[in-house]
Amino acid sequence: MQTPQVFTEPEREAVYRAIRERRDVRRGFLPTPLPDDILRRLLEAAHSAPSVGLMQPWRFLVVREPAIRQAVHDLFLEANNEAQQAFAADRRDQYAALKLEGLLEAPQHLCIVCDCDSPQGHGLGRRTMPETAVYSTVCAIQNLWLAARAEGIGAGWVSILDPRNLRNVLRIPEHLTIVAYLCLGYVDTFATEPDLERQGWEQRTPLDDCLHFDHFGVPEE
Ligand SMILES: Cc1cc2c(cc1C)N(C[C@H](O)[C@H](O)[C@H](O)COP(=O)(O)O)c1[nH]c(=O)[nH]c(=O)c1N2
Repeated sequence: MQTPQVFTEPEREAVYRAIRERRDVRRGFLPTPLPDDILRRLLEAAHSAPSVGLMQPWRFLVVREPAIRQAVHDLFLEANNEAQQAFAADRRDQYAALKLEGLLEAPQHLCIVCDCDSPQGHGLGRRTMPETAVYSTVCAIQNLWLAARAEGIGAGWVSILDPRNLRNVLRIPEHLTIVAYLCLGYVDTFATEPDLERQGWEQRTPLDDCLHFDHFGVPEE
């Protein structure tokens, strides 16, 4: 089966719009749960991601139970407090003022894990770079993040969690690697710039500062 080579102009613009206007969302979640068919659409988008050797190593855990969301929020408070203490005095207060999760507001969470030892794909592409299983899982997360933006659903990645504690709360088997914990929920609006930029924590780097051609200019070894 093949599909037409070219996107129409509006289709192309819609793709770039989703990429441009995707945001990490930590606030403004509406309490409306995601309908099952919409959640399914997001998960199908994730499940369409590229993966090393067609391994599809991602596994999704949908968390809706308020008691579990609360327990994860408690883990966040603990990890965030430790993170705050680790900053030097001049950054500590600024860090404390940041909003870095919407765990209690978002009506559902999604934990994405990677089955790094899955035999699917027969190891193709992983012999020299076994970490590509996790990279594939991150591709799935990004697909979901973009699809969510197109659906008017905010997604916020929360990594300020101790993975050992998260494993206990969610009863994640040891052979699965925790990759991401996301808050998901409808929002009315999306900010035009990253929260961390608006709050003066960090600035986006111009593309040209990240762009190199042919080599990095360091002598060959
Ligand atoms: C792997 C990873 C982990 C995290 C994040 C992202 C990614 C990719 N981000 C979101 C991050 O702060 C955000 O993407 C950048 O600030 C850029 O903003 P936009 O995503 O463009 O809105 C994030 N945000 C947050 O508030 N708490 C967190 O724990 C994390 N953790």
